[in-house]
Amino acid sequence: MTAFQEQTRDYLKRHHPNSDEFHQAVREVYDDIASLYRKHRHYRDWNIAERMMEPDRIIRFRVCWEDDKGRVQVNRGWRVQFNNVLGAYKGGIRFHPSVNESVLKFLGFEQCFKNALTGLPMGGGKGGADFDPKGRSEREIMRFCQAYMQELFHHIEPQVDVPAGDIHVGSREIGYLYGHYLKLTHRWEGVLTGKSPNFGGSCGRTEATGFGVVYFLKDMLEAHDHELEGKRVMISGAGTVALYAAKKCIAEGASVITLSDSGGTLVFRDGLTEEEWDSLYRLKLEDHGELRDAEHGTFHQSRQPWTLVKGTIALPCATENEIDDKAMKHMLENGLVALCEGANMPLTRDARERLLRDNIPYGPGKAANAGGVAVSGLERSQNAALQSWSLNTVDSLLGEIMVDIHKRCIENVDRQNGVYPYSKGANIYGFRRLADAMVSYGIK
Ligand SMILES: NC(=O)C1=CN([C@@H]2O[C@H](COP(=O)(O)OP(=O)(O)OC[C@H]3O[C@@H](n4cnc5c(N)ncnc54)[C@H](O)[C@@H]3O)[C@@H](O)[C@H]2O)C=CC1
Ligand SMILES: O=C(O)CCC(=O)C(=O)O
Repeated sequence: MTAFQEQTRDYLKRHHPNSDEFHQAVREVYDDIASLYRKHRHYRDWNIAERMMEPDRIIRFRVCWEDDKGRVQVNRGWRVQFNNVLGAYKGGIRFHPSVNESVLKFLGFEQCFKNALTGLPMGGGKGGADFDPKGRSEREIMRFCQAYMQELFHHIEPQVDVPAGDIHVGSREIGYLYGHYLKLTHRWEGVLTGKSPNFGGSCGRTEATGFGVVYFLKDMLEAHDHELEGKRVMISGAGTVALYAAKKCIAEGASVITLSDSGGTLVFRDGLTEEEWDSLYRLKLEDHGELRDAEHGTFHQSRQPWTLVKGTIALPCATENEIDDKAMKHMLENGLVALCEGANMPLTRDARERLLRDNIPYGPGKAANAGGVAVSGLERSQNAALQSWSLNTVDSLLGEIMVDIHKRCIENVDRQNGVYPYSKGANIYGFRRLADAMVSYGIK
């Protein structure tokens, strides 16, 4: 272990105890930028390493709301405003019982690098609550969103912090959150993204993350003399990101052989069809149902895609650390050709190291899933200019942004054993942009 790695670990242990996910995300980046840091004395002189690990601020608040039985419920809400040197804080809101400060710090930290890679002026942040929407009625979810916004609205503004959705915060929840913001402030403005295009949202935002993953995947495959057409693709998750990644894979002539949710995995031996996709869209995104109730495919309770089927492309699109070393070993033995992350940090540290050792093209989330936040950036531009762009315009801009992100990931790194180290390239690119801005600003 180098002195820099030791210092990083020591700082994290002292200043961020009980934050495993955050340590994992920071160490992954800092391992990759260690030699860059050593070479650039001004980064050391300005103590960029420690400053970049520290969120600008963490806002934590009580969220009280009334359930359908008239009982008062209490949850914890947060907004982590991580770093705004490249623009207003930007990043989603997650509602899930597993949400805590470590998870939000890791997501906020990742978001800073991801947003830097888009080339748009956006800083990084993330928020959420430990609220479990499972089993809650629509009205309970509405009341929770209103209670969450009741506190959040003090901290957000179009040029300060612009949240969006993440797990269990889709267009329905953004509608409730935005509606309450309007009620509290009387200001119709671009303070949230992921809104319905009916009231200021961007066409194509819902599709953007999943579509962007596939645009990135196609470029990555092409750079390694592979193509997507005809490949068998394993996808985890069945939310916004997973479903739109699946839709684009089908359009590109690949076979999507799995989708999953927290209950298990749905397998399509001959590939998911467009009609089956439509019915899953209704089940998961409109009715907020469970895959076990799907009309098509074979459901395998409590199983993950990775050890259940044999595919050559993996697109984890559910949640962090969903692929462990054992699952990764299994996929590699089964002839994995490429992996792109729709989810944020879906590989455990061991699984990631094994994948990198095996020289398989690997698109890290901060690059591959950046299409969502990029279109959020386009939504902000539309709101600021009081314009609405067409789906074609937005989709072609998304395509261009993903091509640029792919280029940025490989411009500072050489192929190793024939494969581009995208993850290292993404970390170096993001670190440089953030660090150079921090140096320019002096001590802030
Ligand atoms: N929505 C967006 O624009 C972006 C989302 N992401 C990431 O993509 C991932 C998915 O997010 P969304 O699709 O927006 O959320 P979503 O709420 O629409 O869907 C999440 C899906 O993952 C499944 N899931 C959750 N925990 C699971 C588990 N332990 N095992 C298996 N499945 C599980 C859920 O059942 C659901 O189907 C998250 O990691 C999120 O941070 C990344 C970039 C942008
Ligand atoms: O659209 C956004 O602002 C944030 C999307 C997000 O949360 C993410 O990229 O992980």
